[in-house]
Amino acid sequence: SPVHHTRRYDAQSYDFIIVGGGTAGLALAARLTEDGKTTVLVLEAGGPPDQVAAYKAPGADLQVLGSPIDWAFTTLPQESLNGRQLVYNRGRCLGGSSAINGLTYGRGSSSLYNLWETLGNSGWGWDEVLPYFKRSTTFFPPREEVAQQEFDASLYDQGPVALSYSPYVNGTPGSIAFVESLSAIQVPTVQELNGGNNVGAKQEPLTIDDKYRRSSSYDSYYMLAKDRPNLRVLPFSPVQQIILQEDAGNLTAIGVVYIDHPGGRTLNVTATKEVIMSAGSIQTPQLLMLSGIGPTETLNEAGIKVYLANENVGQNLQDHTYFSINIEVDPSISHSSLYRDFSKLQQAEQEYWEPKGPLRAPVGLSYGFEKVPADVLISLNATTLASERPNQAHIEYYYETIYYPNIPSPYYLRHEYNTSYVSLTAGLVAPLSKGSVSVRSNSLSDPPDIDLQYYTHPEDQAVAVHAFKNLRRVLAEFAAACNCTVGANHGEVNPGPDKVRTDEQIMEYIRETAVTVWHASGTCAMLPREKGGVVDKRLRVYGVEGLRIVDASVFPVIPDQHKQGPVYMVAEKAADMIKDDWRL
Ligand SMILES: Cc1cc2nc3c(=O)[nH]c(=O)nc-3n(C[C@H](O)[C@H](O)[C@H](O)COP(=O)(O)OP(=O)(O)OC[C@H]3O[C@@H](n4cnc5c(N)ncnc54)[C@H](O)[C@@H]3O)c2cc1C
Repeated sequence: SPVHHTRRYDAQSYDFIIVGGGTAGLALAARLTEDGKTTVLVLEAGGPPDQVAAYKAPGADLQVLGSPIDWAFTTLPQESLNGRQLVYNRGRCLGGSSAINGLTYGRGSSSLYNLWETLGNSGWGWDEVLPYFKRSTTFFPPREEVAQQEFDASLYDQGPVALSYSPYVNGTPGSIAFVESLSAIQVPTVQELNGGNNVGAKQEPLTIDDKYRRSSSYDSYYMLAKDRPNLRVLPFSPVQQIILQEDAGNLTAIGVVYIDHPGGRTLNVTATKEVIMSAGSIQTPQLLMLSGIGPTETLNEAGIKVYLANENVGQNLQDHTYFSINIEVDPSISHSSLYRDFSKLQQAEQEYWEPKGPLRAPVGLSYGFEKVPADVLISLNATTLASERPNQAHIEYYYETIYYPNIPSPYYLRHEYNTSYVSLTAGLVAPLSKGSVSVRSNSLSDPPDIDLQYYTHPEDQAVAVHAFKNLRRVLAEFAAACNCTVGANHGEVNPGPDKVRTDEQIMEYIRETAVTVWHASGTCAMLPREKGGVVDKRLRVYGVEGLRIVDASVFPVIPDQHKQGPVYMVAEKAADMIKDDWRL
């Protein structure tokens, strides 16, 4: 594996230690070591992602879940989901969640970032973050076998992360029909979603290179930087805690404790400038708490010495959640057969890598973002709405080429082995419900408590019911446009056209079947401390010198888009701020 070719830099201390070699961690490490001088150590709990070969194949994205490169956490039982516990997947490898995600690339509404700015974060408005979105990405125009798709070349630069369109997407009549059918709910087809207007429908770009293979932060930023003598990346090296030094009332992060590989020894390593947490929205707050930074009561109960009380650590968990209706379709437009028998991948890999083969595309294909009419936002709490709702999308509709989610539920009665399905899906992308992440003991070996609290805010329920009704409108249009559904009632097999008609029934169906989009954000929010903050606008942890957070946990409000784009943007901007602060 390329990891083992990394040149050894055997210093006992480094300028910067980055905890977590995931999406943000590797991007930041690559930028900080560009000068050839600044020394950076990245400690990553997992190994290289290519220990699971299928991670490179976009169409195998769901197969990677539950493999050794996935933490596969389980949430606490969720009352708002009728007591269900969800599997909460997270990348456990170099590349982190960018190595196991659904590859969709988006940025979100300009108004969302302008809201970040108004919440106390000058420098984070759309005009200031757009250059960092550009700097992280290169767009490969679709090749000739791909139907022409519009994109605005000025929105992408020569950045490490590769973006393109999948040929399978463009060759799939179902995907095209889906985008067109969203006009039935007044979501118009648009040419570009990444320029600040995030309302409309199109086939979104994917993080794939010009050979249609996954471009994670491992494949992009890490591959650029791996041979630099001033970068050291240690896989299989979980960090246990941050070492904090107390001196005359001041607290400084001076290093970390980690378990080395393959020795299994507990070692200390020190940072002369900063420790930077990039362990993601679930594990960054977990590690802060294990190190004594967090809510006093939680730390006391877990038997952890309180170095710095901050009730906001682990709070403000915002996430996207979705639900689907399942449609029986002609096998030619579905991934069902591939997912039924994944051994086909080994038997006929060549066939699946054909230009139009299904392994070239993830199961989530095209997307539409709706800003819901004002009367749906029932204004239960005018103050919350005024401050938290920018002019942005509320619902994302997407099209999946399988029966999904495939979870035990009284509603999911029919999933026949030899039948082909697609799913029409709606997700909430501007949720008001908030959950939390916490620790249950003082040990890293106990997984964190993840409490999602989906749909607990009444307005999220109203938006969800509206979205479900729209899915059926879209289905009618879709069935007419693609001429691919099988059987009566536009092919709807779940929940079934005669069931789930009233608002109460719809909400119950959602409670039984909704799952996560894995977009956990905001658990160490960039906000003024008295407004729920853990880091300031330069991502420095309040009350501790030499400690920054650079990952999705700093988002003060979750973007109305998929999350890897905003994470790369944060990492790029953080790199500039850190270089600036240290005059590097
Ligand atoms: C299944 C799935 C599908 C998704 N689909 C999409 C999609 O289609 N499009 C999109 O834009 N976004 C998607 N996302 C979300 C997106 O990938 C994540 O939000 C983003 O990658 C998070 O980046 P991060 O840097 O905050 O954390 P991560 O990339 O998760 O990185 C955290 C890293 O820290 C490491 N770590 C954790 N604890 C420790 C420790 N104690 N010591 C050392 N290392 C540690 C982890 O192993 C990991 O490598 C998806 C996520 C998942 C899980």
